[in-house]
Amino acid sequence: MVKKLQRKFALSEQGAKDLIKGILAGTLQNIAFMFPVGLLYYLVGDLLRGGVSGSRAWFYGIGSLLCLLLILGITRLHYDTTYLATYVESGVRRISLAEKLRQIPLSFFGKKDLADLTSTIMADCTFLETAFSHFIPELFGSMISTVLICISLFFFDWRMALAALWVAPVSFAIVAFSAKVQERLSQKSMDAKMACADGIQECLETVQDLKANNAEEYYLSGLDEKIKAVEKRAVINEFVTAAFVTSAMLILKLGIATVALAGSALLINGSLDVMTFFLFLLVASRLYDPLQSALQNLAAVISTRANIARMNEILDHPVQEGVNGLTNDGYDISFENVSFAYNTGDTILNGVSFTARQGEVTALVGPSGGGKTTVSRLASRFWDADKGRITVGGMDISKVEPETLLSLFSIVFQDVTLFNNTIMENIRIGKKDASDEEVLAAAKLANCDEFALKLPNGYHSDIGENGCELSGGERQRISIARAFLKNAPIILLDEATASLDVENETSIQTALSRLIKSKTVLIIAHRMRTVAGADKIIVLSEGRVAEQGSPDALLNQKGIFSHMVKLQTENQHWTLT
Ligand SMILES: Nc1ncnc2c1ncn2[C@@H]1O[C@H](COP(=O)(O)OP(=O)(O)OP(=O)(O)O)[C@@H](O)[C@H]1O
Repeated sequence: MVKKLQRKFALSEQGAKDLIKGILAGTLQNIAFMFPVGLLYYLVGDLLRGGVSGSRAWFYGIGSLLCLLLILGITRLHYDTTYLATYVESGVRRISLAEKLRQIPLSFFGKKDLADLTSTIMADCTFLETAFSHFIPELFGSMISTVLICISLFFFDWRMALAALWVAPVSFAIVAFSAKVQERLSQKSMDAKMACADGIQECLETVQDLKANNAEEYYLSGLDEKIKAVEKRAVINEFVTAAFVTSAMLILKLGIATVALAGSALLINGSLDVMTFFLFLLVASRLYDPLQSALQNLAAVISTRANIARMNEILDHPVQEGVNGLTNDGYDISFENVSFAYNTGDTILNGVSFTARQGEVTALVGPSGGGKTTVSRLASRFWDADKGRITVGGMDISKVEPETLLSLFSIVFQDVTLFNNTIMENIRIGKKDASDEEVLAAAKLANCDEFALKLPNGYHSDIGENGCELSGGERQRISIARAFLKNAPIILLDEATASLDVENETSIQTALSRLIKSKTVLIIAHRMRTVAGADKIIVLSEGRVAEQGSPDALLNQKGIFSHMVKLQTENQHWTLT
């Protein structure tokens, strides 16, 4: 039962147990509200028989007090088991999602867009928070209490119980039927919302290019369509929900009418006493209220399925597993007949084999799209190879837990990601427990002093969202400083010095040469000047190793590498006429 609920509602084990408690507390609360009705029934009976004696007055007084205490106690229990437990569960859900996302391979993020994931973590969690604190326990609690109360009514008079009860299965049938329709509608509504959120995010991210290409108006009209589609879906959803809920509620209300009609008829022909009739009228006036308010939130309850399905997709995704211990002997990186395709299915690497030795600089060069960045992603296990084997010091990296493996790597990416924080803290990402002195030393080696010291607060200056207040070269120098700070035995440099001017590049190359001593270095570069000092060149073309060897040997081969060198040397003499 707990396991089923966990799966059905994307809950933790404790969350599923708390949901059961919440439903039971809701049921008890609805039943507790029936006790005053019982007291009233006996009180009216006494009054009809001639009045309330002293001892009966005590009975009603103490009975009322007990009812009050019972209702207060159960309401408190209901509060704790639904509201408090739900918010605790919500925290657990968000943390487990974040934890899972940390372990999921990057291939998953290629399939999903960012707006979708953000919406799952933020909006879906918030929505489920409200659903589990308000709607779901209330709906199930109302259903169970209504059925229990109805069953007990049979002991008083089965005919009257039937008159009160018939509405319940009919309303539930409408609810069950509407669930299927509404599920489809809420999925469509969710798709429209995702497309719209995606469009807005894309618009904000590309506003500079849209302006530069005078494409704002064209783009915004497309976005307009997406916003209108969300509006249209919302209206259809509301309309269909209202149709079902109003029908179910109308039928529930009919219960009071049939109790009154059947009771009057039975009273007239003498087969029902006034007190039983009175009891049924009292109960009918109270019986349907909880169910009615729960039905009003029916759409929300039903649409939780779509949110839960999205959440389960993340929670069920296989993670990259591996051992935590490292068994490598040295830090040579070897690709052995490696093939790989991204989610799109096109073969990107095809039987790639080479070794990047420790203490050497291995440069990956080749035409754009040849697979250089992909090789570096596979070497650091951001993705897993489809075929073949990649080893570090003889250790198969597919058997090593990704975070443990990454402790061996310092990586400088082509696209630097910076955080909305100070320069100091952005560099400290390389080694979280580094002292200020260590950070400053790494920054100096990466030539960060040159721009950081000019800022009003030096290294303690904030750099804005993703370092928007810095130039491309400055951003890259921060990234290089991180690598200096981490000082790992394997260095991956993906176009590391591409955004630097010649003067800066030369000084960073000097610093890098200090960093990379006796390490395994894999450099991806387009500029032949950057790879001139490499020990070994791997030329990747169309996903295959086209050439490999020392720069001099490849120059003599007169193949792709020598052609690239020739082209770039010629380019240096270009002039604009
Ligand atoms: N995340 C991804 N999903 C699908 N295809 C991708 C992804 N990343 C890269 N590709 C494709 O893989 C191929 C190789 O890309 P890769 O970035 O490895 O080449 P590269 O040699 O580094 O190119 P460049 O020199 O232009 O940076 C390209 O065709 C690219 O479109």
